[in-house]
Amino acid sequence: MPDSKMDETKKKKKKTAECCGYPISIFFIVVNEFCERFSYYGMRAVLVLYFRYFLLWDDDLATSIYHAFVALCYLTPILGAIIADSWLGKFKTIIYLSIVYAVGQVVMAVSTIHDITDANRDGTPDNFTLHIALSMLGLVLIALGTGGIKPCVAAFGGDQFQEHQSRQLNTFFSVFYLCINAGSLLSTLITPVLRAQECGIHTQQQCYPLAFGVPAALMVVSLVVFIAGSGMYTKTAPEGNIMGSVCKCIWFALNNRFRHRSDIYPKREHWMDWAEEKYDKLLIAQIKMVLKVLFLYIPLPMFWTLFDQKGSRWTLQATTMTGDFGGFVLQPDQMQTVNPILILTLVPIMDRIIFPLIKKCGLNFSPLKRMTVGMLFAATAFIAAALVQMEIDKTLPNFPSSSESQLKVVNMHSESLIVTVPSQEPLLIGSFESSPDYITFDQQDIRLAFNTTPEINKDLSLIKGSRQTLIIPSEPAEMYLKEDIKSKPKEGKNAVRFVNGWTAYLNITNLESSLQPSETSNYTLVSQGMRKFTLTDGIQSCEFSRKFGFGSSYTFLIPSDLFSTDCESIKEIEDMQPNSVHMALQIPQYFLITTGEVMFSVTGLQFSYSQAPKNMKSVLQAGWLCTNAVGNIIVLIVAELGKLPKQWAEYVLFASLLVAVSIIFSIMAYFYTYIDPAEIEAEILKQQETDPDKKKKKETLEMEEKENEQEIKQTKI
Ligand SMILES: C[C@H](N)C(=O)N[C@@H](CC(=O)O)C(=O)O
Repeated sequence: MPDSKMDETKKKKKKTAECCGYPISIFFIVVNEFCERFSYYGMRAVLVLYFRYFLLWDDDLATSIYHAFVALCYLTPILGAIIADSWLGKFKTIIYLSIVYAVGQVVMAVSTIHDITDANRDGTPDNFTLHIALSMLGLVLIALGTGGIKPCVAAFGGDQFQEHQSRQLNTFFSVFYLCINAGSLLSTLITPVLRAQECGIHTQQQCYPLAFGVPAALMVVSLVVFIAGSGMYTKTAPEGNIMGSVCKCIWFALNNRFRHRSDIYPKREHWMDWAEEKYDKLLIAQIKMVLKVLFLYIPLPMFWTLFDQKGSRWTLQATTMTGDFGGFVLQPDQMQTVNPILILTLVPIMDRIIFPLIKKCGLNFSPLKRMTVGMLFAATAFIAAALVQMEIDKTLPNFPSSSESQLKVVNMHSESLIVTVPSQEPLLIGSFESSPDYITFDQQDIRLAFNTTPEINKDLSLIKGSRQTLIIPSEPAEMYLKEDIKSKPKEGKNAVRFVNGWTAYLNITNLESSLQPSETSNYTLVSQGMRKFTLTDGIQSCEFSRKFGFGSSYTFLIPSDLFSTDCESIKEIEDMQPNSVHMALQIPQYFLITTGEVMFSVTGLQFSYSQAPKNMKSVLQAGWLCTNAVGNIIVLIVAELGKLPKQWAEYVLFASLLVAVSIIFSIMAYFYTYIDPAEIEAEILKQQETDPDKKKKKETLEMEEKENEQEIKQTKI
């Protein structure tokens, strides 16, 4: 840093106001972070549902775009760091990119207003292209904004501390992490509730504009709070095109090394030392520090690969469990809030009790050791998830394999029937009853015989890998096949359908269209709890209520005496049992992964700041965040490649991979020497005062800096 700029920074540092040993300015930074994370996680909480139910994308597309968006949010920090360190400085970068971010959130919120294109007022948008284009534009701006400011905010917070405040600096990173999680917790609880409201100008629909609008408003608040603290911040000036100088220096070192590859040239301690002919020792030393840390980051994405599956695989796992906690009911996607809740309790416990205790025992629990232990905790969390999965598997129905077919027979005829099925004992099925369970066949073409008069022989061609029901109506000769669901209903909901044994058409609550006599409806999904259905034929009506658990499937048989029994004669056939393994069993895996997160992520954040030279703090924060992006990309690839046949085996595979990676990381960490970048920089500057070559190299560097500044000016023009 040129001396004049350094003096400027020092002057500003002296003026910093303090409260309880902390710079007051960090208050604005942590509140800003809280609002920003509320905005980010709130929007993320409803994003997949918006893709799925507003844009009507299928599950695969919705999840792929979701993970691609998250990956982009963790790739853009590099851009933000380059802009901050080389051009605008952290303060201005945070302000400008926050504006981009807030605009993105507003565009996203606007894209969710169905009324803007709903000319025929049927409650669905008429021009999906416009909504998709707006939402994609919004998401790109959000990714640019959230990712761009992410490495700058943490590093900017760190910059507010002076040398004598190193203890407070460490606490700051923990408090910073607490704010992230407080924001995440509140928004993950609130935005789904906002979405569930109904709103609209012409028709009332799920209120996505409110669910995306509130995060947008929070982002504006975040920006205002940050600007409000403006007069109190320590603002370090940008260093010129530092990334340009770094790249040129590395390129020169590689080239120079290659040109001097012959044995006649004496070896140098480090390959970067081959840049010494042209570049300043300080710059070379700073690049060495950064490269050493970046090298150490190589194995880290594996941690995030496991961590990020909380939102996907673990939520899917929760949909096959029951969330009835007696006093309250937890929905599968709400299980994720356990993570920020645990963070809010575990960070203070670790900081105030566990780490000091370990220190008191004389153990050196260095940052890299903590990170390794954090990885092992995450691996154990996946073993816990595998054990839970094995319990769930025991309760899951026996779904057909890809070569099998399954069949159930429902008798709506007024008399009992004897059905002869290939390689089975004949089945006696009472009137308004079904065969006890699905019968599994290895072949698809089967012949059934019925003891009706005259006897009926029916040739069926079943679908491979499917579950079907053969419905025998009051006129058995008109029997037909209906396809059933062959996996647990989505989101822990319950799938229900009706077979109409009444003599006229029926309208039933929740069904898309009226049900003709002898017809079987398609499935409709209903949530857990007490659900009421009204059945009417236009003249008479009756109501039928039932309490549902999670993940069940029923076929309701409507008899011919429906209205005379006030709906009480409706008979239910349980096609799939409700989930019976409790979601509380997921708490140990959440506890383990969150303990891992505290040890790995909070420490990694501090480590990235402390080991970075002063002019590359944001760059190293961005490198750290990049490990998260790569982790998300791995999740995307794994999801695309498909799963192992058994989910528990996939969990064990991931756990084993992380154990292997943490062993590699611990070996790398063993050879890492912790440094104090400021001390090294001061030492080199001192040495350079006495170095005869110094003047020449300084001149070269200054010339390059001027060239770079010239380039920047030209780019601005
Ligand atoms: C909500 C998570 N527990 C969390 O703290 N996330 C951090 C780290 C990360 O995922 O990048 C954050 O959102 O900054």
